[in-house]
Amino acid sequence: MLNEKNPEVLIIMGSKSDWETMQHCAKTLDNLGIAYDRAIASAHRTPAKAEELARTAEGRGVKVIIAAAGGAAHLAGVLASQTHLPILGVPMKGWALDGLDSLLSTVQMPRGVPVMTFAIGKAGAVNAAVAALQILALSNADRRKTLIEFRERQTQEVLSAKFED
Ligand SMILES: Nc1c(C(=O)O)ncn1[C@@H]1O[C@H](COP(=O)(O)O)[C@@H](O)[C@H]1O
Repeated sequence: MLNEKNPEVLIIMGSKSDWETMQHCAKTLDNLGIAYDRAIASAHRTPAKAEELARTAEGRGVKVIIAAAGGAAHLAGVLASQTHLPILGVPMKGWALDGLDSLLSTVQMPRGVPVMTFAIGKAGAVNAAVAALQILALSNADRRKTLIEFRERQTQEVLSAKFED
């Protein structure tokens, strides 16, 4: 749920236009019962705000930052340079190269400053939320239960899928 005061996860998007994709991340966090906050900040357009969000996140109790950007997607890497929290990068499909540009500029970090990078677009947005749960589950038994139940539900959904015709 959106919780600006006590978020465990912070979703940072390079632009409001990324929300169309990242709402799927937020919905997944909702379904998993994880409190999150969201913000728009750009390494290019609002570098001071991006830096401030990254620097203050840990002090606010945030444990995982999910960064979404498209095109010259430098946001996740710049955030990673400013915090010790894990950064999960979601490349946006963008407008020109089907998101390959976003993927490469998110994933190709220099050694020592990782960005854990996900699939382009909606699948990556959802998986970043599930990965955030996996990180939280390492130190929390309730989260681990939620994770196992989520995976079990998913398995049952696939096993019980039927064709309409
Ligand atoms: N890649 C970045 C960064 C950044 O990396 O800091 N800031 C904005 N953007 C991206 O530009 C795209 C187009 O943005 P607009 O729709 O606002 O023109 C978005 O996908 C955004 O993430």
